[in-house]
Amino acid sequence: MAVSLDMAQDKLLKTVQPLAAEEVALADCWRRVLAGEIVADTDFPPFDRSPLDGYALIAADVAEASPQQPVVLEVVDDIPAGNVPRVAVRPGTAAKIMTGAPVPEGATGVVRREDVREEEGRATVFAGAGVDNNLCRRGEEIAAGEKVITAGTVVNAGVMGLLALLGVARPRVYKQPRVALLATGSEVADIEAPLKPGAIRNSNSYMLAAQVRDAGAEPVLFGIARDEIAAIITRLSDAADCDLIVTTGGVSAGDYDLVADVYREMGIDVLFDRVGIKPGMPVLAGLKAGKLYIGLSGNPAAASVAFEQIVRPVLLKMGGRREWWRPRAKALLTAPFTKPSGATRFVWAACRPVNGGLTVEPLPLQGNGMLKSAVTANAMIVIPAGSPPLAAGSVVEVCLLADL
Ligand SMILES: Nc1nc2c(c(=O)[nH]1)N[C@H]1C(S)=C(S)[C@@H](COP(=O)(O)OP(=O)(O)OC[C@H]3O[C@@H](n4cnc5c(N)ncnc54)[C@H](O)[C@@H]3O)O[C@H]1N2
Ligand code: MOO
Ligand SMILES: [Mg+2]
Repeated sequence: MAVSLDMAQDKLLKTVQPLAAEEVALADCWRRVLAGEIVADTDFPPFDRSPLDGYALIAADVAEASPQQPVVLEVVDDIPAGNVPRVAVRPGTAAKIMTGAPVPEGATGVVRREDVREEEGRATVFAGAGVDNNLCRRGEEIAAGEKVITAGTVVNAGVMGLLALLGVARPRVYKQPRVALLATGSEVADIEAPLKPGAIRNSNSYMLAAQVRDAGAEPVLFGIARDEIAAIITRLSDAADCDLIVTTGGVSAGDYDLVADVYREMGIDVLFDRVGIKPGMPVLAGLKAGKLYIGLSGNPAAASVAFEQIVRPVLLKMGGRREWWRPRAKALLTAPFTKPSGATRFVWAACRPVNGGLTVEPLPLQGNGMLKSAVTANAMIVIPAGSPPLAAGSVVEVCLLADL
């Protein structure tokens, strides 16, 4: 059954749910997805602290202090960061304090040490301290009990820091989908073997492994199966404990395109076998015992585009993300694009910010068996089915793949 891209995405997303959660050491959590809300168990900062190296004092004592009219205070304590104050500050006294140290009871301000001269237990203060201006208050950023990070958040550097600050040493994150990658094709050769006549190196498995990782999942390479039903079934059976099974090749009309026969023999129910996109039209999606099998085209560009548009959202959902779609934007075409298409066409492109807007250049060499343009592409132009030839300067929709 042939389906539109929307329908294909919808059908697949309906069949999957986020995987279970697991606890993972924080250092290994970068780019993982939080499975639960993070609630602060303490205030942050955990105590009133000094933002300066200087003297904690009563701001009113030094309100009039200036280089001409300094105020002299008795120094009653010395508080390095990590220590706790031993005495309270009272009128006429100050405590030497370092950045990050707890502010003593009674103090209402800190004067930086550049504005103070200390001699024999006495501090001569040459400047005032705005009340509270130079104290960091307990809980001013985070209050105990506050919901700080929502479930579904992807752990970036900021989240890593915040979790560490809150003492969440082993956050609960969604398990990463394990994705079996099997290349099919009697002509497909291992990349380490000498290339025989008629053979083609297995680029698909490596390309897709990177796309799998980029979707927050873990690729498991199952090598290459010849175009023989039994050989493919054997490899797919080995892959049965993976969360999603992706094959490439053997899904079109050829005598040796056998993946549909494999699905039949294995009792995998076909959801659809073609999607209205170019490249990437042949996609054999099937379901058996709740597990998705996806047969992508053997043509590298076709496999890559179909993966981006159809498989990636599924992996993001399984990995616990709440957002599955690449950002889209409008951009000005810098060169004409005239290739007609009866299906939605995706064109690898270079998108650039220019004068507050975006321009997009279709990259050369975009055959369905080609890959070179994917090296520099940071976007794909999305050309609707039946579009007329597009002149340079036309406004087109782009799907952004990377930072611009
Ligand atoms: N009569 C028809 N022929 C074809 C049709 C069609 O509708 N009718 N569709 C064409 C389209 S569109 C595509 S896309 C391809 C899909 O081909 P398959 O999925 O059956 O893939 P294969 O035939 O096995 O291989 C196609 C091509 O890709 C190369 N290949 C295969 N695996 C790899 C790999 N792991 N790494 C690199 N390259 C690989 C293979 O050598 C072939 O050149 O079918 C059209 N034909
Ligand atoms: O649709 Mo094929 O998938 O042209 O490359
Ligand atoms: Mg074929």
